[in-house]
Amino acid sequence: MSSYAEIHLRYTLPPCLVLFLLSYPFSNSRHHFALLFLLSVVILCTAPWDSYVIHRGIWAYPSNNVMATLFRIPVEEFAFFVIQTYMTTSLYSIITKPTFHPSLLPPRKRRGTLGSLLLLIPLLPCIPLSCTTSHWTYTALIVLWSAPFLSGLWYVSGPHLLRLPRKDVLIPILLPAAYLWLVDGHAIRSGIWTISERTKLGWELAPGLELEEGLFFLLSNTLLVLGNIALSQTFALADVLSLQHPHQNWHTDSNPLHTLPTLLAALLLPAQDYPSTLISHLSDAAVTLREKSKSFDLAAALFGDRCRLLLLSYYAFCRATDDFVDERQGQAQGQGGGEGEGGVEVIERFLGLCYPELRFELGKEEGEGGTAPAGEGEGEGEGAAKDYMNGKVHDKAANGHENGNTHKANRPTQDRMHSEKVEAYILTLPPQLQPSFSLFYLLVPFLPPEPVLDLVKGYEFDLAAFPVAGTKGEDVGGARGGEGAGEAEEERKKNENEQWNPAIKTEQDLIQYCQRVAGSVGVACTYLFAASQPQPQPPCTPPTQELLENATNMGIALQLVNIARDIEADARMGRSYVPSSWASSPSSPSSCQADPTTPATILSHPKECIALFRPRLLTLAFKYYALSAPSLHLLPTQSKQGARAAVAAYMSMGLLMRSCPGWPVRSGWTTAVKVLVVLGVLYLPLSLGGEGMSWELGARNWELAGQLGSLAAGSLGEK
Ligand SMILES: CC(C)=CCC/C(C)=C/C=C/C(C)=C/C=C/C(C)=C/C=C/C=C(C)/C=C/C=C(C)/C=C/C1=C(C)CCCC1(C)C
Repeated sequence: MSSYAEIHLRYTLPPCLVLFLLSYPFSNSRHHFALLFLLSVVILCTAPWDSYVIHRGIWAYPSNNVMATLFRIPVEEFAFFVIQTYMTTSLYSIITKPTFHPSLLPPRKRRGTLGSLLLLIPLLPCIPLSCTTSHWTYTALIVLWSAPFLSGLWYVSGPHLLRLPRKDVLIPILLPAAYLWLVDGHAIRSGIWTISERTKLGWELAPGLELEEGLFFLLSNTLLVLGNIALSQTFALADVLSLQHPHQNWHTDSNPLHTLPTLLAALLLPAQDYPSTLISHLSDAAVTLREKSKSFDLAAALFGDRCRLLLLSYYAFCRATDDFVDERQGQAQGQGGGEGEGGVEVIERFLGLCYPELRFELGKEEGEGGTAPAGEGEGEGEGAAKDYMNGKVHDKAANGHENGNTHKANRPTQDRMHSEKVEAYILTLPPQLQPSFSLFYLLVPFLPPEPVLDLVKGYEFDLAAFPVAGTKGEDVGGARGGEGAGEAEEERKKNENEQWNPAIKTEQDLIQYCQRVAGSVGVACTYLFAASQPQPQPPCTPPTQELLENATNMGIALQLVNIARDIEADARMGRSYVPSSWASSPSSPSSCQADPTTPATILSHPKECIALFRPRLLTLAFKYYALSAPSLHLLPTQSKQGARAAVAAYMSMGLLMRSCPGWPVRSGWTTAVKVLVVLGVLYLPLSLGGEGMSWELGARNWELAGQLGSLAAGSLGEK
């Protein structure tokens, strides 16, 4: 006969070890907090009950099988509490890693009142049953123990739970429960513990598995998962609150002793203070990210929770502004003038409001360009908005206290009046901009204006360089518009070719463009990484110059991959980012009589042009990647893995293109590659320790991945 301790050694500890290894690369202080918190609750809630159940003789253990007891409870049983809590909590953290709780919070403060009342009903028959000794006693005691906790947890977390992906709830409940059923059945058959005949129903779910035991492990595991969900939900709420009120100290990562009261405060937040609007903006942003960028959506899971929140907000801003600028240009071209103000001006005005110190700079630039300056302009159109802008300028002229030291991150607190103004201004903007602009405004304390202005310059460049791009909408419509369009289309393309006036003439032009639209995003991300370090409040330590430079290079590398991927798609929108100086390359194929860098030629000879330029663009991309990859290790812990994963998922596309002539391959397949790459970043290099080592390994992995890619693409028969 084996002992109770052997059950642990043989059956319960090995899965814990596996879960430990799987969750190790991303376990953080929150996971440790959840574990410690739940362990304390589990022991406090279960030990008295267990002791009482043993006292009533409902279950028993041969005393020679256990090492020691405490309050009649074997120490191995205490170990069991710890083990089950560890197993379920770490499985929960692995399964729910991709889930972003802040965007799934209930939109309004809601409690699961009905559910929690229903969960109390089973208590009515069970209270009397538990006092007497019958076949129902054990069942009744289990219900009596679990129902109040279940009810309370449902009250707190039911509405949030219902918004989570099913698998996040079911897998961590059912998988450990099923495993423990097997272990329990085995232990009972081996006589390690016994369930008294007098107080059990005697119904076996499976040979050796008593109904009561099955019920117990199911319910205890459900409690653990509900407890974990309640914690995730409360942490997420605190994160959202700390974004909304950076000076109210909602931070939960700095000091564990501070975490408990902060979570309690978030849980008890009055309904009118609940950040409903922010949550709905975040949900929108999360949906957009999922739809628009697989690479970043996958990698997002590896960032610390707070970092993920900041990055998602910035992503939403970049996405919305990019789309908006295109859309406005389309309107302006389509309707001869459109709605007056161009997309870029709308964004610049808003930035002028976010960063008052920019007002004069922007005004000057716009004045030169002939458009009404954001500041002192005469009140034509958008009256309310202009008033706010003007008001702010006068304020500033009056006290001027915000001058100086403004081009750093960590700007001073935005006072409430200012943020009310900005919120009111945002409401005057086109509705598709409002959510992401509100999110952006919350980032202003952490983000200097330069990278954002660079981004806007990139948009401006696109507009100036590709005026025909405004036909984007028409293009799609025209293509769908039926056969008659064919000839007109040809004609248009010819015109286009003649009109083509390359804005990107040299490689340097290309790099400058990439620096503006993507390098600047890298820089902005670096500031947001710095802002997501655990610390009570802004200001935070700004990133080093070296980091900023390499962030720029990384952005350039990723954008070059983008451009290499989209050569044909861009041409369809009348755009080409291939430097015109590349046209005279000696390897120009004879079929490309015309300038192969123009959209028209790319469209008429896509294969040749892609074969000509894609490798060259990718070589350039990998050059910039190699330059900046080593400094990924300089990033703060909260963001290192996420940044590495995002970059790797993106660059893996570059490798695939380099090695599969059949690109584009099916999107399901590229997603699978990205998932593998992200998993590789998470699990492979870390296991080797030494950072230099892991990068060498990384480089070899790239080659391997590329070869695997070409093999697989070949076997899929996609040319
Ligand atoms: C932090 C703040 C302010 C807010 C945050 C949000 C919030 C409110 C969170 C609240 C979380 C709560 C309240 C979580 C509660 C979780 C519980 C009660 C888990 C019980 C698990 C019980 C467990 C694992 C029991 C295990 C028992 C075992 C293994 C017993 C096994 C057994 C053996 C071996 C022999 C046969 C008998 C028996 C079945 C008893």
